[in-house]
Amino acid sequence: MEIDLLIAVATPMEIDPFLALSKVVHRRTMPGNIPLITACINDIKFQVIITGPGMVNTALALGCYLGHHHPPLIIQTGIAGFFHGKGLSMGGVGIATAEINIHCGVENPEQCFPLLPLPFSLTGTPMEGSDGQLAMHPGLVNTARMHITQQFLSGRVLPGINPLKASYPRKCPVISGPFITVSTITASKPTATRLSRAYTPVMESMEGMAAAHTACRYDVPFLEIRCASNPVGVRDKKAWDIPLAVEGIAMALAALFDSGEPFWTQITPPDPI
Ligand SMILES: O=C(O)c1cccc(C(=O)CC[C@H]2O[C@@H](n3cnc4c(=O)[nH]cnc43)[C@H](O)[C@@H]2O)c1
Repeated sequence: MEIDLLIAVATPMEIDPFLALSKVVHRRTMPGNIPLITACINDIKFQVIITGPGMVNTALALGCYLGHHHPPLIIQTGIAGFFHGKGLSMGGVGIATAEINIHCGVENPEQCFPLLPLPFSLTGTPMEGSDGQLAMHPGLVNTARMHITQQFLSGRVLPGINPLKASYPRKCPVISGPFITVSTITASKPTATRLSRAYTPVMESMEGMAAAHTACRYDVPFLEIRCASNPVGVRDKKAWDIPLAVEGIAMALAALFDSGEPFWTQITPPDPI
């Protein structure tokens, strides 16, 4: 079956509310014990790959998949920590304009972050800057943000199966900006402040850069769209709201596919430099 896009997510609970809005047609497990779900919402046909958490699991799962398939788009989604002062709040939607692996580089004896750049390219693609950051396609990012924002502002009833007839959240922020990827979740105010100064990120996750890196090696258009489950900083589980964030992921994806048209097929890829 030809699909319109692949959705990559670390754990099932992050995508279950969106699958509840969709029609699931098939579930199987790929070699490596990687779940793959085939589903549709409106006229959009998609697959969901459950990669497992972290960069290694993500690159492994997407590498296995992309060895056999070439989807028109990959969306990496899930919950994430948000940085204060960038317009996001709990439950808000972030879209990555750049992907940064904060652990990859050469130690700077003067300061922890940012690391000094490596003297070679890791991806060998024009998306990668001299600082190792991967730039996302601005046309894709802006169109996705516009689609989600417009649907949210409309406050209309969500599409799909939606037995509760839930509506889009009118006041939910949708913000684009750089995303950082970490192997160690930030759990102190000084580290959050240092990261914020070094990269001006809007969100922190554990998978984004690995998914973006793999997508760009296979020349597949890529978007990372996440929903804020917690502020980045002191680890206070009382300040986390995972159910709010996974509902937000479902609403953002439903808003993106509401028109029934895969808008990403209309956007030309950037010219190689
Ligand atoms: O400690 C717990 O009880 C607990 C329960 C559920 C989830 C967690 C996580 O640590 C989730 C990590 C997971 O979600 C993404 N994520 C969410 N917030 C952040 C963050 O502030 N910094 C980095 N990653 C975050 C991440 O992509 C992982 O997949 C703990």
